[in-house]
Amino acid sequence: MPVQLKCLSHTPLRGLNDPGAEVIAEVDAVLAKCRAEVEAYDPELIVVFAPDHYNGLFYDLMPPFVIATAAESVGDYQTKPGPLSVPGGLALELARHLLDSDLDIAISHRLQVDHGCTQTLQEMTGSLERYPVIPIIINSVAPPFGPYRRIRKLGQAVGSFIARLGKRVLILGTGGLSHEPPVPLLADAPQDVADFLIAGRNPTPEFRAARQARTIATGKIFGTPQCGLTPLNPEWDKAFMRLLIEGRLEQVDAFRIDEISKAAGRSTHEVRTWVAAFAALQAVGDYSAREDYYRPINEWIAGYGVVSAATV
Ligand SMILES: O=C(O)CCc1cccc(O)c1O
Ligand SMILES: [Fe+2]
Repeated sequence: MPVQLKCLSHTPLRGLNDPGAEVIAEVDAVLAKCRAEVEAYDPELIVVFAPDHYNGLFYDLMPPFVIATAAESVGDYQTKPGPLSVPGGLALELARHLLDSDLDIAISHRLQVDHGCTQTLQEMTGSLERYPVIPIIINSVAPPFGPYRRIRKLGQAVGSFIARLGKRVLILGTGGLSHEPPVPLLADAPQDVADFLIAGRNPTPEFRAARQARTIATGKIFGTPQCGLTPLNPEWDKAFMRLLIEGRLEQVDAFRIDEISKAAGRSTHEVRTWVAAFAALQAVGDYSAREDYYRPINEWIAGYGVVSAATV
């Protein structure tokens, strides 16, 4: 039973602060093709590795990894609100398998997920409930982060579980590539910002709108001298995609968190979801992979990439 994988950037600015029409058309076409491939594959299960952006997870209790037995979309930006179709019993079995594999994963029986999970799920399946899906959140936005070798181990353990299922499983990774949107840091934050980062769950609609307006405003100047955030880094992105496509996953063990933040932007660590996804696929079996698309898109604050793979 071949297992399939898709890893792609997400960006809530898609549709809110768009680049030119040709670029939109290119991305629409790539996503439509991926969506059709998923439809044809008809997965019996999706495992999605995703980050969170202070919508479901906060510093009052910030886990490195979480697996959800039930999840609900907060509906931030233009994503749909409401429940995901999480097979709770199977998710719990996977959690047990991970614990048995020496991985201390947190479990949520009621997880709130944001665009970091739902945008890609919607783009690849058309909805939040089309297929059974197990969300695994990897902390990629709220430092400190564990090393990349740990992410590879998590992925490998998820992959050994998937291999045993013998089902049509689609593995998704969502986020990256190089980018630095205006996400606040707890270190040196003023008290009101710190309060949000520590316990900002279920914000008022006004608070959420102000936050999203800030992201859109940054999108309008991102990549210009007016913007102090780390610019996109296409060279870093291309080297990273090549590493995954060529199956050189052990090389991520040498990744240095601070170096990546500096070279490619603080939110580049969302590629942790890609590392976990590819490590899971590789644990199922040898794979072949292809680059579907890459373009640095300042309007979206994203080194925007799409990669597909499947076991051979
Ligand atoms: O709202 C936020 O906290 C960040 C939004 C955001 C913007 C650009 C690229 C992303 O990957 C992303 O997540
Ligand atoms: Fe993100």
